[in-house]
Amino acid sequence: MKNYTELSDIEDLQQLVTEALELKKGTSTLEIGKGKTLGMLFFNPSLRTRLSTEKAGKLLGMDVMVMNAGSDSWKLEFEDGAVMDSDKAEHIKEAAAVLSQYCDIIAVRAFPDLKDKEKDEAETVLNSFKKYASVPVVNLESATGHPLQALADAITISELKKKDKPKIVLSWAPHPKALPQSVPNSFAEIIQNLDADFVITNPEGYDLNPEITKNVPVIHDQNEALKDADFVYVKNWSSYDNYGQKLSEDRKWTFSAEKLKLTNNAKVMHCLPVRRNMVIADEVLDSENSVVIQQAGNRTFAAQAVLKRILEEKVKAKDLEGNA
Ligand SMILES: NCCC[C@H](NC(=O)CCC(=O)O)C(=O)O
Ligand SMILES: NC(=O)OP(=O)(O)O
Repeated sequence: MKNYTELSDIEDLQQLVTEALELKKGTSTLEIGKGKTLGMLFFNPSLRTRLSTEKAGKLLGMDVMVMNAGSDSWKLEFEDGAVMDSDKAEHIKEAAAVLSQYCDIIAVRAFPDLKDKEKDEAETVLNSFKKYASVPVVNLESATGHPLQALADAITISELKKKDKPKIVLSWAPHPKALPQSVPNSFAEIIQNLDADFVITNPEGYDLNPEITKNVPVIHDQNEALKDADFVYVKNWSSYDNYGQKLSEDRKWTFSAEKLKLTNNAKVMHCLPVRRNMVIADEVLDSENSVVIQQAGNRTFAAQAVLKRILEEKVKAKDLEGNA
């Protein structure tokens, strides 16, 4: 693995999940990251991604540096050829090249603006780091995807599933703000690579990008979709068609104990942070069915497995260089 910016960077999902579960047993990996530095840049807030990825780096023996790029460093210009007379003091060309001298892996969180679909889909921040950095780049949630979250989700399902082909439902839920499609996009993508009976349910106007959901059935009747579900992944997202808009705050979609009764005693998942009694009701989050804490715990092992792969790839490339 050279970079981990999208799920397609994983060549063998099953093997990576197995490896993450091995790492969860506490298998020592302190040697591989020794003398290597992970640099993490956050253009947006984070609790889990920041701390679980830092922990993962340290479990591999790495040094870890974190910066809130949105507030602590110079504002970055990403436009090629820009006359830099605005509030942006530094170009990504210098910033990425300089950081590449300090870090062996650069990880970046940069949410979408949700104003201009084309601009968000171009993944300017992440792709500029990829273009101008000379070290591997890891996605800590970008404009269109959250691949570290999706890997943790796949690990969690693999730990909890009781049948080879569980029914998994991705269900939209109301939220007071317009949120990215990154988490549901990556979840939809990774589940299509697992053996599952997968359906998505959301109100009209909230269908995700069809290039991502492909042939996954989209059911606009939530109660029908939830029938016999073994896992329900609850998440809000803003409209893709009416790009970035919040079209509804319909509380009938809040995942409640009543909704849970429609399922096959489903395990309930959410990436967190979750707005209680808006997205998921207290009675569900506080029940045995909720696996959100275990899911967040698995973020460490997802990140550890990914960083380990990248470090191994670097060792392999260096060996090849040495033999040439
Ligand atoms: N990384 C996990 C989720 C991050 C983001 N949620 C949020 O911004 C929630 C903020 C709030 O509830 O105010 C999202 O949905 O992509
Ligand atoms: N799930 C997740 O990415 O959480 P944070 O936004 O807190 O990192």
